[in-house]
Amino acid sequence: MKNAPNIVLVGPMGAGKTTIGRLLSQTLEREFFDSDRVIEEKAGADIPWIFDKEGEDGFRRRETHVLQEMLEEPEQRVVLATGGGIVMREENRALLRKETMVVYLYASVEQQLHRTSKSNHRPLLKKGNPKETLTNLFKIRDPLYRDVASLIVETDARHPRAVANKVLDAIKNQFENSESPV
Ligand SMILES: Nc1ncnc2c1ncn2[C@@H]1O[C@H](COP(=O)(O)OP(=O)(O)OP(=O)(O)O)[C@@H](O)[C@H]1O
Ligand SMILES: O=C(O)C1=C[C@@H](O)[C@@H](O)[C@H](O)C1
Ligand SMILES: [Mg+2]
Repeated sequence: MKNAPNIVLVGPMGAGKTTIGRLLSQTLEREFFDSDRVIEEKAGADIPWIFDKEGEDGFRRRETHVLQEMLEEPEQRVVLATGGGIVMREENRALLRKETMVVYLYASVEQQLHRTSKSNHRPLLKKGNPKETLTNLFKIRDPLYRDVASLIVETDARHPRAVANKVLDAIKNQFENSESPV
């Protein structure tokens, strides 16, 4: 599976991108990055602070910059978990379509709500009714996730390890024939 390209996880808040990304990186022995964390490290501030001071637009500019850096000239192939809104910009979607295996981790709004209810570091869920917000975001974003995805994996009734195994099976099927013999 060494020949597999960069593996990028997309999907809504609470789909499990960070959780599954970590599991994949261990099995594939690749470095794992989470674009949200990379943005925070570069900014020296957390996401709520960036939203507060620079607005969502400022955050999106930072997000595009990080995605370009990670995918355009990677020193090595990586596993990258992205933020839920990565598909909102066409330039990001164009980057994701290039030589990247994009996995859409699908979760229903009910599951998104359940899994995001334990923490309050997501600025978009701090205002208004979280269920309405997640429903509205899902309507806009689900077609965009599908547009960039090479693989869609249902996560609702699956343990994280089982989700990771689905992704690994697909990578194996797609890329094992291009491996050089050991
Ligand atoms: N398949 C799963 N089954 C049950 N719980 C899960 C599953 N995947 C993730 N979780 C749990 O849901 C929560 C959110 O997961 P995680 O942070 O990985 O999501 P995310 O997609 O990275 O969200 P965000 O876009 O906000 O960064 C965590 O508590 C995690 O343990
Ligand atoms: O869905 C979104 O737009 C976001 C999801 C998070 O991962 C962060 O990227 C940020 O909170 C915005
Ligand atoms: Mg995450």
